[in-house]
Amino acid sequence: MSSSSQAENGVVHRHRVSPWPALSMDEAIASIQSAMPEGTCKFIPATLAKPGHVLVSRVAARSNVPEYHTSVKDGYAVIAADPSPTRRVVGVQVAAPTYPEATPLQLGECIRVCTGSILPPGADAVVMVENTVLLQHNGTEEEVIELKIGVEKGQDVRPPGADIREGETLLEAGTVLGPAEIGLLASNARRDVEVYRRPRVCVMSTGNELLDCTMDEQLAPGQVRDSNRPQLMALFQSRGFKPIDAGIIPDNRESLGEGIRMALRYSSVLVTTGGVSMGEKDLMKDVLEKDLRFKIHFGRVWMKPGLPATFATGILDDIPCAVFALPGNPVSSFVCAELFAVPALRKMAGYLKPHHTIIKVTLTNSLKLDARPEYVRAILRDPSAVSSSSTSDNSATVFLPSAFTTGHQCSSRLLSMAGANLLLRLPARSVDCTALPAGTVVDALVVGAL
Ligand SMILES: Nc1nc2c(c(=O)[nH]1)N[C@H]1C(S)=C(S)[C@@H](COP(=O)(O)OP(=O)(O)OC[C@H]3O[C@@H](n4cnc5c(N)ncnc54)[C@H](O)[C@@H]3O)O[C@H]1N2
Ligand code: MOO
Repeated sequence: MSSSSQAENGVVHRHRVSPWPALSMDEAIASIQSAMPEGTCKFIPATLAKPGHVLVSRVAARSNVPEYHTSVKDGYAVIAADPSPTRRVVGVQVAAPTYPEATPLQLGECIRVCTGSILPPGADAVVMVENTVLLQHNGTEEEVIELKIGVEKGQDVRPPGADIREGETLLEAGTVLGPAEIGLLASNARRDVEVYRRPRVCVMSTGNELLDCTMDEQLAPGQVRDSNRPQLMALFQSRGFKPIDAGIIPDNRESLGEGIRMALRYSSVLVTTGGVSMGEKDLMKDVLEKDLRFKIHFGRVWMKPGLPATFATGILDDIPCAVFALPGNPVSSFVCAELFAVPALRKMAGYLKPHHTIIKVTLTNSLKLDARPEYVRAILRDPSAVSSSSTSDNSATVFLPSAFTTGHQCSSRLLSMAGANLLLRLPARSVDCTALPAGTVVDALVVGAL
């Protein structure tokens, strides 16, 4: 795809119809997934593995867990077949393996053990302390106990490999590490582990009208506080990526070209906002295509919000780079970053399933459909709140959570994003269907904690 220059010879020469065909969402996502630069990998000490790291290859257990027959309870190690109801306490075996050198346990004897103690030789069962009576002691040490219950061989004993067998798969390639997986690595004496690097992503706002949000001053007429940059930095941070602030760049070709080049030195992925539509200062597509010689894979997507969303790739300093040039409207930039950039970064980070979880929800109010498929912000206020709706099979009724939309869905109204944990995926309007009534079941992408 290519376009002729939009604003290089004065506003009279600008396009009056966008030269960019609007791709479907599916086409846009497929084009991103095939054109994104590959993720890179590294070995890290297992102790430095963080939630969100993805394993490059399968991790197998290096040893059995537990390695020995181990007590599951605090009590006494005994011989199960021993018919005697009383036992002489002939020693103690705490967690450290002090006993194995000793002579094997004999009939009529027991050894005091703790949870996790290695079973002494000869013992094959454990009786927990609650199931015994102390019959004799010397003032400090227990001497004879009585068992209140019968004993079965193997009772309250974990044999070697009961939890994990040597060689067994602990974690598959592509596993996204979380607390449990990090615990598993630690429990299995992993010194290092190969993971995908979590990608860095530069975030840049563009626009002459923008004022850095840290400036306390009054806005001059026409000025706008830059909310896109902090919002997208926070989005990427919250998704486990490393955002880098690439600042605010004014709307002129030289500054944009230089700003993009500079940002891409810090990261091979850049997300910009603003300057991608039909205005005379909307230079981003031109700068990417003509000045930086990037390939624009799409310059519009048939979706709402986010119609002018743009995706380009190119090579700078021999490094493959990708630019998501997103619309300036605050909601559009947020929704597009979530739908396009987050899955792309997840793929670079090694995720086998980079896309959002999709659930079925019922609408709590009727919604008018737009000419474009729309991503409506909504809140699953209380996952236990259910409404019934019938499936195509009338004999079955399913109960689904209800979605509450966040008010007016204008793409400049950031309040429509606040608190939203769902993006409802509404179809485009058709002749037969111009609105969805309350109670309709729709697909929703999960974008926040439920
Ligand atoms: N003639 C047409 N006009 C527009 C079309 C169209 O197809 N034809 N598309 C509309 C749609 S849809 C969108 S979305 C916007 C996107 O335009 P741009 O990406 O060029 O964005 P800007 O014009 O730079 O800004 C739009 C709006 O957002 C405010 N903004 C920009 N950056 C920030 C920021 N960092 N923080 C807060 N607010 C920001 C900016 O001030 C504008 O109000 O185009 C429509 N127009
Ligand atoms: O697509 Mo724009 O994001 O409708 O406002």
